[in-house]
Amino acid sequence: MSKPLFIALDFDDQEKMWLFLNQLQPQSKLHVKLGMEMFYQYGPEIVRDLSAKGYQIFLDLKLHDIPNTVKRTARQLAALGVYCTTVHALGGKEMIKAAKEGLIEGTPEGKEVPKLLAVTELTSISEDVLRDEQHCSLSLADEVKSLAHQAQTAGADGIICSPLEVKAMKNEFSDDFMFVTPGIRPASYKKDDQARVATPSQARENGSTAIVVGRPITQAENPQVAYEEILKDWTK
Ligand SMILES: O=c1ccn([C@@H]2O[C@H](COP(=O)(O)O)[C@@H](O)[C@H]2O)c(=O)[nH]1
Repeated sequence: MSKPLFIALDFDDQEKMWLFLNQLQPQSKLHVKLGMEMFYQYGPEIVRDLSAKGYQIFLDLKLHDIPNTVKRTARQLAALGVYCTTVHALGGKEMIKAAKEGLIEGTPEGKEVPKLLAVTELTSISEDVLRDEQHCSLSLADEVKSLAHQAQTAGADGIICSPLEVKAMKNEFSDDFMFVTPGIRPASYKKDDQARVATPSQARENGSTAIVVGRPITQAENPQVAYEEILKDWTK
């Protein structure tokens, strides 16, 4: 899969989500990210419905629990046939390893095992919050790098971080390790609750494997135009 742009489908009901999707005219298969807001409301059925319509799905549930619980949950998620899914890297290496095992065990024969991505530090976390609330003595860049190495050792296929951290650590990882980056904001767009943001072209230059974009597309006056502009800036 070459350099995907995942649109975050953060809607409060599925009518709004389908209305949004049906008005878009992508030139190729659309990549979408489904998060907790929709999954907790509609469950696996919404994943199956999107899948049946041909969307490539990133199921972003950010699992964070004891290894046994995460493994058993990952087994269930694998059966849904999504492209990738997430855990929190702060859950520890044993938990990440358990998630990977669960995904492998739960994937139906002949199907591809979903990619496992570990969320390092949420893109809404700033350097100040990391220090004052999480009481972490590392810089954000070093903390993200440390969590990325732990995730890789534990068997994750990639991480979630901000595009701002990718450049400094990319050469320490194998070429197929994925750096999936939310916190994407076109230059003229507000940050909202994101603390560490970059434009699509900055993400590309820094080496992101994929970007995740929500509000700058879903809340745009003309989502098709916003999608095309962001895609152009990401892939040019
Ligand atoms: O560190 C993270 C991890 C996940 N996200 C998710 O990405 C989208 C971003 O949406 P925007 O509207 O473009 O801000 C959203 O679904 C988050 O849950 C993240 O932002 N940061």
